[in-house]
Amino acid sequence: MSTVLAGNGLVKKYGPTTALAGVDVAVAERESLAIMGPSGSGKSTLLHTLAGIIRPDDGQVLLRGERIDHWGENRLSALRRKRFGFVFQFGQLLPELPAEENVALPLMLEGVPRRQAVQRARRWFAPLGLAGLEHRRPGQLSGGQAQRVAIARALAVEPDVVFADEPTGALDQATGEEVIRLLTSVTRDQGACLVMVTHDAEVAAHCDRVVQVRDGRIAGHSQYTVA
Ligand SMILES: Nc1ncnc2c1ncn2[C@@H]1O[C@H](COP(=O)(O)OP(=O)(O)OP(=O)(O)O)[C@@H](O)[C@H]1O
Repeated sequence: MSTVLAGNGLVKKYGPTTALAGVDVAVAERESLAIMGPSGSGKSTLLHTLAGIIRPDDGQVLLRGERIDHWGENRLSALRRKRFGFVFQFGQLLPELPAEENVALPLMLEGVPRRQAVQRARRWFAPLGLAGLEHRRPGQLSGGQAQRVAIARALAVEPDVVFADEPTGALDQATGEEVIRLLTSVTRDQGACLVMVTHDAEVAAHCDRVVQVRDGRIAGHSQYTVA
């Protein structure tokens, strides 16, 4: 399996706090990776560093073998828009737009004309169990439906990597289970890999691999390093 995204020797400090103390992690084609660990251990810092949102103080981030951590901000933000998808815990849908336009938005930002973008967006509704909800606004959706629209939006650009930070954190257990099942399967079917932070072991168990972060380091034995 070829490596899509790798972090090698990642270090990130905030003043006296070492959030990442030399992390090696990699995700392969179609693989899903869960990042777990106690509060403050560095999970979000790791996710954001891999996603090109936080710049590491040391170490490298490689996307398909190409180093991206030293790219300029404009180039990084274009990369995030085109090749990465993001699913967060809350509040990522625009309340005034129908679901299909929320999903179409990243495509429109890339210059796809509105009609075409909405047509492409609609393709994600059936696989995510959202058929018939295309015209609803976020306020007219349940929490689980809204989160599935957010997944559709993350996938709309057909990214290489989907990053998810506590994607089921605001959902009850049954709804969260359904959302994580769809997130992992639809992401894999699309050919993308998934990097997810979660504190919920049952959610993490849906991923191919789990790494434990402790004090800014990978603890445990399920990690591997790719040069
Ligand atoms: N912007 C920042 N400025 C200063 N310190 C920060 C900043 N962001 C994170 N930290 C610190 O870095 C460490 C790692 O934080 P991080 O948010 O990555 O942990 P986490 O494992 O995601 O925690 P949680 O599960 O509570 O979200 C913590 O000690 C945190 O206080």
